[in-house]
Amino acid sequence: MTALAPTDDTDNVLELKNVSKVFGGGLLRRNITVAVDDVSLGIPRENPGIIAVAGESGSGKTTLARLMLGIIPPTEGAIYFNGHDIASLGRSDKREFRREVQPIMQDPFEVYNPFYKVDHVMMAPVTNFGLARSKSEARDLVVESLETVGLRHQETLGRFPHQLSGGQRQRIMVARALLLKPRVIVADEPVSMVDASLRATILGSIDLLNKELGIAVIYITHDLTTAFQISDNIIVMYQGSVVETGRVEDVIQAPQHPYTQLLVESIPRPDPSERWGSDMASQETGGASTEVGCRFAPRCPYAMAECTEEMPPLYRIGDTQAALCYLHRDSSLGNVQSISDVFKSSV
Ligand SMILES: Nc1ncnc2c1ncn2[C@@H]1O[C@H](COP(=O)(O)OP(=O)(O)OP(=O)(O)O)[C@@H](O)[C@H]1O
Repeated sequence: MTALAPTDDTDNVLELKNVSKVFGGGLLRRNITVAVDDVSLGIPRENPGIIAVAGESGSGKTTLARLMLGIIPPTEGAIYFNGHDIASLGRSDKREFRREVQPIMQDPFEVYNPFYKVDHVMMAPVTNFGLARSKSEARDLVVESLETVGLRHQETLGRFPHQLSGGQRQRIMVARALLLKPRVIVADEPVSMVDASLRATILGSIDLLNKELGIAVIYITHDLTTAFQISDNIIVMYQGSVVETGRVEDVIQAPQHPYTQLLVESIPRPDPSERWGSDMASQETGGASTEVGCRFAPRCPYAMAECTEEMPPLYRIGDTQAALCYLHRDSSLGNVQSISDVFKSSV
């Protein structure tokens, strides 16, 4: 049993408790950005499903991803893997955590030396983590994981990154993550660099990791259409706050926060008679966010006096949805403490 075996007091593989990340400040406390504001979330070990994190540029999605991956520490709150606070892990446990929680990044090959062949990119984790006892066992492992994501080793091994298509490169990253058999994958905009025809294949590979192998997937995107396609639950962020959360069908088909409504309205529709919305960023109506109260208030068509005075709580709306908005103040269902309280089970 490893030191990171689950503790008795939790069913979550990854848990965030009141996590905030603040950038800037310094002695003069100027130019402070609250990139992630008080997020609590539990991802269950059993049937973890796929969780989408959506929001426009600057909403805090990548910061949340980096916190979950242990790349940056929270300013407040704590993050637990199998019940262990990742801030207090020793060197070898931290290494184990890094193996268990794997990233799939936007432009993966940017981080690799272009003179390394695919073989090197795939073999490095096998060697670093001692996953095979011989060279032939290592090669078998690599070939198997390439095939799992629909890549033929004859067409990928022996090549340089630039000799592959964007879609192939991205799938190599999925295969690489798969080699390590992680418990959690954090995929940050994994399909933003590829064209529509490849998007489905890559999302299919990610879906497979979740459904066949039980790996928890955090799918970070600015695109609600793909979020709807592959995720079970969704978190919508706006300027660091989680403004709406819940079962993806509920949140996208009946959005309850004015910001989510704006996002949903901006999804392009295949009906030529309907005016196409543009992307989310162009929907911005400007206006600085308030330092206290709801960050969306300056843009909100329903803003009331209290919206700029105090941040609303996450009001529960039904079993599988919650919104951070005073419009739902009369909800008799109360507030949710952890975002995942309104997640639907993925089974
Ligand atoms: N290292 C940093 N130092 C200072 N500010 C930062 C840093 N990283 C992020 N920020 C700020 O935190 C906020 C959230 O950034 P983040 O990258 O998490 O957003 P995002 O939703 O992932 O955006 P995008 O979709 O453009 O990647 C932004 O205002 C950003 O400028």
